[in-house]
Amino acid sequence: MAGGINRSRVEEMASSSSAVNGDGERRGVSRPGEKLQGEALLSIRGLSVKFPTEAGTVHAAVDVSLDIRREETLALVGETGCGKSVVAASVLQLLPSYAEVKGEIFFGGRDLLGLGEREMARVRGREISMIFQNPSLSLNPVYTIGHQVAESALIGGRASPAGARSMADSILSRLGLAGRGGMYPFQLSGGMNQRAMIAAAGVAGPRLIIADEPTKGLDQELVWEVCREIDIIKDLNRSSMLLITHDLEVARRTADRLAVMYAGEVVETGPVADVLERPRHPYSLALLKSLPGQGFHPIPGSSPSAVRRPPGCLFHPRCSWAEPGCRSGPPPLRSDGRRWWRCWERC
Ligand SMILES: Nc1ncnc2c1ncn2[C@@H]1O[C@H](COP(=O)(O)OP(=O)(O)OP(=O)(O)O)[C@@H](O)[C@H]1O
Ligand code: NI
Repeated sequence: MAGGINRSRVEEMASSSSAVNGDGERRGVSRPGEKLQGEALLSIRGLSVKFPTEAGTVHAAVDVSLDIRREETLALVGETGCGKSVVAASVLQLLPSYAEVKGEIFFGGRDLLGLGEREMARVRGREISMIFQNPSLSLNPVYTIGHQVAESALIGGRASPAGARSMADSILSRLGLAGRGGMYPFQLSGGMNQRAMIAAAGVAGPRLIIADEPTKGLDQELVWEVCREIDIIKDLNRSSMLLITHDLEVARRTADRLAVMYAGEVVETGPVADVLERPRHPYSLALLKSLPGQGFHPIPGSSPSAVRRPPGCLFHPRCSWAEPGCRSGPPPLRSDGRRWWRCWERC
């Protein structure tokens, strides 16, 4: 078994008997100009994902580099199709077999892209868990929620069946579902099922939680409820989180740092308040201005095709600061010490 799993507080609460493991993380290699404060739990370096299709090669992720430190939440934002889910699927090796993947994804010192399916199966659920958008797709209608959360604890591999049941009870009550473990999904409200799914993602003490659009399509009230619930399991386990969202307000309230993707590339990354208050990249600024609360100025034009990409800066056809030089080649990486962005001109 790979080392480095921290004993979770959920497990402590349920007084299971497993041993505390050591901690074998390596310091992430920082991007030029990017200062890493604290160690990275996850370091993605130069990730590129291509899909050969009949229409041509889809460039879904292009030279993506990101770090997530311990206990940190990184929000990944950007328009539909920009590559957010492909990055998440790369971390868990859930891409289809025909995907062409290059780069490195260091997690606790190991390059996940070098792991075989058996090793990866041990990472999924146990060290990295995933929260999806729709509980009805993640929960099985024929089992009680208590059973399903306990199953997730067993997949975690650090509990006996009795221990798993008590871990499930404890996390369900922490999420306001005390005494409901014996109920089936159809007996519970949508919000309660969402909580059961979040409990299942948190019960095995993951070091990293990946949440892909967990609040998409929910009423505003439920959005904040889900954010609070995710925070509860994150705090219980002292996990890090990769949060994929369209909702910049969810990112502002939940994340420590923000990465903005455009057409497969990360164009800006930095502390969430800095990026949202003083965006450096013209696309980050345009994205903010397109929000209803910020004047609702839609970004002119549309994202480039993932197959036929424009020369130079990918955003130049839609950028109000674009100059002829922006077509000349990929923009340089700029940094002010706290964050970095890719742009020819604007600072
Ligand atoms: N299996 C696949 N085969 C071919 N192309 C794919 C495949 N999966 C994703 N893509 C393409 O890769 C690009 C990135 O897709 P991805 O799902 O990561 O976007 P996203 O940012 O998560 O979008 P959304 O916000 O709509 O979920 C898109 O152009 C998409 O069409
Ligand atoms: Ni997606």
